[in-house]
Amino acid sequence: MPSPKLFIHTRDPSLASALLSLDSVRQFELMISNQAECWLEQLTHSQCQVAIIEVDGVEKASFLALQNSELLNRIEFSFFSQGEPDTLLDELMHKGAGFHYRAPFNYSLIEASLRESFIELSDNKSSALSNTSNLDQFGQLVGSSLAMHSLYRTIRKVAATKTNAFIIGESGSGKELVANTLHIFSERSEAPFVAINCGALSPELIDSELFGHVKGSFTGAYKDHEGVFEQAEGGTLFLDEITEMPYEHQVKLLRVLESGEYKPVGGQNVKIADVRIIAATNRCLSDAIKEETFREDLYFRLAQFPISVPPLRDREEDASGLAQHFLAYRNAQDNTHKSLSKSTLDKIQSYSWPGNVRELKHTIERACILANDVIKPEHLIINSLGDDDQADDSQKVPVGMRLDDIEKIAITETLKENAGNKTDTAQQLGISVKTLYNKLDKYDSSN
Ligand SMILES: Nc1ncnc2c1ncn2[C@@H]1O[C@H](COP(=O)(O)OP(=O)(O)OP(=O)(O)O)[C@@H](O)[C@H]1O
Repeated sequence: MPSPKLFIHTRDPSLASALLSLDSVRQFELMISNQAECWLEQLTHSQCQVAIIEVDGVEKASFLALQNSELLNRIEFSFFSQGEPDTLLDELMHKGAGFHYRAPFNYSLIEASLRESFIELSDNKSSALSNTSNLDQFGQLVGSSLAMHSLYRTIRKVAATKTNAFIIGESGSGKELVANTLHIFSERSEAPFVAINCGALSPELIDSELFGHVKGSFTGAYKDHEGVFEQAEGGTLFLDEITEMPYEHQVKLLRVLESGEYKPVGGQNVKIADVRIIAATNRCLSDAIKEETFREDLYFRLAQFPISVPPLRDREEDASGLAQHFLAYRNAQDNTHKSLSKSTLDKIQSYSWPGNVRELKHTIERACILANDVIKPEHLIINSLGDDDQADDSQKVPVGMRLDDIEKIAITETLKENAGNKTDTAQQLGISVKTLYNKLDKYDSSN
């Protein structure tokens, strides 16, 4: 990122050398002019954001020209004078041109003020990458860290086999994308990839959802229904949140995995399943097995190849890279040019992201709603960043924010508070688990 630029126009050598000895001045990329007549022209063609002008000796005409110039909007001026009244200069000051220092000059104040400008300009500087993503990609996964590259290699190896796979990782870390990528790289890629959330299945309909039903087999079965095993025929069936499947149904699933056979509800004919199963959970498996919410025999049948998805905090620079990635896509979609300030990127990189990539993605989407141009740290609505703790309610929910954006914030924040537990989240929010899944699916598929 190029350094902010400072234009200096002085004729007094002692003022020039005093200014050039300031640390804050030397931080800038400097452009020095000592030609009385054409300094304004030079400034106009420079890319400087800050200008120091010694007033004495400056032509009145150039101050007049400056009055109506767009330079007043884009440059912060510091005028240095001997203190003689100057109406043209006063007018410039009334227009908000910047600072007017009168002799004798207090250089430590000038130093502090220029340092502040430098920091602000460095921070506000639009990232050159606002419309591009520089992360590597594998299938549906994005990330350049060593941890992600090791995951890519594992996926490639497992994809080439016929084994079932079990994906373990925190909520929002990308388990469904891993499953989908496994499918894309497998020989089944031409056949369907079907994903279901076991936690969202109602216990009464679970058999029908998995194995299908025939017309008239129960009240409400008005027509034949294909279960997910049939829908995924020849392809891949992704059973997300497998540990949330009711215990008694897990044994039925185990039987299908062992024999490859299943029968639709109310049907007579046995069907043979030709699907690869990929299961996933964000729960601690040994706890789930110990608490008898998940069958150990089912685990061994599914986990022919366990795959761990690293949490975002273990992916080096991927957090800030993904932030740029999501922003670039958002910019392309909305035809905008928003960017992330350096301090925002630093905050993103130093935060631990307990809700992982999903949390980061939603945080960037919300920041895009809140920021007009440069996304600053205060646009990141993340409680743990500290800043937000001090924010009052009106700052958290800006006036005019769309209701569905507010709903999205409520859902993602509550999910985070509950460490990804969807049952507790739905209960707290007063909605059904199924509604929660539907809403999360909608958010995940946007952008
Ligand atoms: N590496 C990644 N690159 C790009 N997007 C990602 C990545 N990982 C996750 N995402 C995005 O984050 C969101 C959550 O991903 P996903 O649903 O795969 O997570 P999950 O681990 O399956 O979540 P859950 O445990 O809640 O089921 C999605 O919008 C997904 O597109």
